[in-house]
Amino acid sequence: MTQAPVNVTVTGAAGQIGYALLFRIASGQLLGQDVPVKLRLLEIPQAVKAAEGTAMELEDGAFPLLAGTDIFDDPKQAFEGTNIALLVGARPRSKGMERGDLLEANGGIFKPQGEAINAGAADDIKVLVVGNPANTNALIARSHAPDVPADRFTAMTRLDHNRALAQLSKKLGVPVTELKKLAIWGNHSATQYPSVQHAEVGGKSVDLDQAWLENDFIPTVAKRGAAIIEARGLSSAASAASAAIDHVHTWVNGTPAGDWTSAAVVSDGSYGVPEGLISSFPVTAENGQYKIVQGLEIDDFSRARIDASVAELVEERDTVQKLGLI
Ligand SMILES: NC(=O)c1ccc[n+]([C@@H]2O[C@H](COP(=O)([O-])OP(=O)(O)OC[C@H]3O[C@@H](n4cnc5c(N)ncnc54)[C@H](O)[C@@H]3O)[C@@H](O)[C@H]2O)c1
Ligand SMILES: O=C(O)C[C@H](O)C(=O)O
Repeated sequence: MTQAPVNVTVTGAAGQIGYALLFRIASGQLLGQDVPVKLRLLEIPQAVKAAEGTAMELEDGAFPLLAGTDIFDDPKQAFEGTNIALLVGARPRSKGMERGDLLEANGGIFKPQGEAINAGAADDIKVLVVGNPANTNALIARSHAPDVPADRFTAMTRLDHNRALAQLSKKLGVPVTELKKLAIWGNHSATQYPSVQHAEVGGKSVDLDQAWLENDFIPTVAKRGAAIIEARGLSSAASAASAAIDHVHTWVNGTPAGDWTSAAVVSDGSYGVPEGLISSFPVTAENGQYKIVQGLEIDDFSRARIDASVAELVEERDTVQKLGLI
């Protein structure tokens, strides 16, 4: 190992996504087989002991690329000098909690984390927010990190993108590698719009039955998170960790020529999405930067679906604004 280790901070490290994510990072799947990593785990004080157990298991993995694991319960320390921040820990919705309560509780987590990133992260910091409501949590964190360029804050819709790929692959009986140019637009919620308007199969455009799209494909992808909770009794974890690995790996290494992926990034006003909202778009990655794919024609059906999901993001933004969180 000649290269200095890349510092990767993972919040919510003792949770179920953390457990599925950390070993894949340590094995080199996040950044590559030639990149050593140093893990910095952030947990709440009550969960530090469990994080220590995970750190013991990481040690027992004898991963050649793992240069060390440190555990913190203070965001300022956890984000000091960090290059990649995976914000997974969040406050889940509990019984009787309204949406506003959830946003407020998460504000208490993502505001100090944004401030800590602003104060101490490395200049090349890249942030992925996984903890729900991911788009608006990312908005909160970003608004408390004014010195960090806006394009470093992203939220995860790669899981939705992967779910869309899997559903279309099953429907058409082709491997996922044959599918290109699917896109998730809007919020990581049931209002999201998984679009096949520009999709290609084996290099050709696809003609899919509109009824199947509206009654099957879109609701299956958009409500998959709820279906996993119903089946497992817990929310998706391994697939979410896998998507987080994909999101960062693509961000750092780029998208293949002739294809794109989906990520929630800070809007520059493209496609009528209000500037500053963190919304999912089709994106390419090049030279360590995600860029919104420009110039796509948007048909009326897609327009209405995108607008509906973006309206929900606007509502969430207005709520956190009223609460003084941004
Ligand atoms: N964007 C997506 O596609 C997607 C997919 C699946 C799950 N999620 C979300 O990811 C989040 C984590 O899921 P999980 O299954 O790992 O949950 P979990 O409850 O198993 O773990 C969450 C962990 O976060 C920790 N935590 C809470 N507050 C914290 C803070 N202030 N700092 C550091 N750690 C803190 C908790 O102690 C816990 O260990 C949830 O919000 C879930 O809804 C998002
Ligand atoms: O935790 C959830 O509500 C669901 C999760 O965001 C998912 O998409 O699986």
